[in-house]
Amino acid sequence: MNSFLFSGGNMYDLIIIGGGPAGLAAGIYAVRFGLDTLVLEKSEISGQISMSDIVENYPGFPSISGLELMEKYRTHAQEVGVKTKITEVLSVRTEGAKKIVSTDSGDLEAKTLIIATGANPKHLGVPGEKEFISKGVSYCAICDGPFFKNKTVVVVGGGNSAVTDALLLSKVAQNVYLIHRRDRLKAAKVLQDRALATPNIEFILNTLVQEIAGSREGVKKVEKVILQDLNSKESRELSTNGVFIYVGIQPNTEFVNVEKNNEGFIITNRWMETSEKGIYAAGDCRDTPIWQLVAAVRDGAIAATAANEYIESLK
Ligand SMILES: Cc1cc2nc3c(=O)[nH]c(=O)nc-3n(C[C@H](O)[C@H](O)[C@H](O)COP(=O)(O)OP(=O)(O)OC[C@H]3O[C@@H](n4cnc5c(N)ncnc54)[C@H](O)[C@@H]3O)c2cc1C
Repeated sequence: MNSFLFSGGNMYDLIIIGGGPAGLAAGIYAVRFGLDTLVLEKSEISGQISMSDIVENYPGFPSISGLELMEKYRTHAQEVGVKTKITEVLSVRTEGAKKIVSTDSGDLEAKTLIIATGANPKHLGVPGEKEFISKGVSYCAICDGPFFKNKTVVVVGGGNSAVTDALLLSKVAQNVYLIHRRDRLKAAKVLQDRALATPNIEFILNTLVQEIAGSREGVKKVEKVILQDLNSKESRELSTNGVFIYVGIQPNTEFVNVEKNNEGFIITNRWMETSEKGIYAAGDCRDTPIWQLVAAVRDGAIAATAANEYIESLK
């Protein structure tokens, strides 16, 4: 288990909930401010980037696997003295000047909190999807689009994210198929018009993706999707190298009662302050325009700086 140096007992200066890039960046900054800091993580200190085979857009690392990058974050945090504990946070509340964090292994206290619990893309839930994640299945065109240069990709979904990323992919891939189960898209008209006017984007509407399939021998990779026409009920195969899925994204924020947007992302100001004094949010769990590593670590650094200022103001 990836837990290092947990002391327990006293009230911490800062508890960070979530041990991904945002949480660890916040931890590194906080310890350097001299704050007694604990990171709580429900599964493994690493965050979702560990699922990625290869990252090519993180400055300083032209090409690195997600696992290797997280190992570097983890070692760095450990070396500067960030404490961690593997436990799931169930709720948080304010009692006077204290923040109480209830976990599946008991209550902990801190002067201030940073929520860095990330968000997870919703899955289509079809056979082959999980098996081919990072082997052709992706939820992020900014991250993985360049791997599909001159190839064929399928984009699943009908909202703004699906159409925006279909447009992005159309600049790299040879063919982009935009597949949606309804007869019209939900995306803004301006985006739809742009996609319609793009010669290498083809719309396939009223259609379900039933399965993602590919080679399992040697190098595992996506080769096709099985589609069902919802009018005729007939199924057919479509050859593709990639499947980009945009059926929603779910932030891990249910346990905290602060102001959120309609989709549950935490609203902050530029200092990462939430609507509750002394509680900050950083990374993918907050209302942010991009879900990326560089954005998450930036947020973490700002949140730790603001948390330090808050603690100073209590003295
Ligand atoms: C397959 C894949 C490929 C990607 N590729 C790239 C890329 O190439 N470039 C790029 O910039 N970005 C990429 N991303 C996006 C990047 O991983 C995220 O933007 C980044 O991880 C966000 O960091 P975070 O710390 O905000 O959240 P996360 O990494 O999601 O970390 C949040 C952590 O909080 C923990 N947690 C959640 N709820 C609780 C709770 N109640 N109690 C305790 N712990 C909790 C989770 O277990 C998790 O470890 C990719 C993502 C995926 C899935």
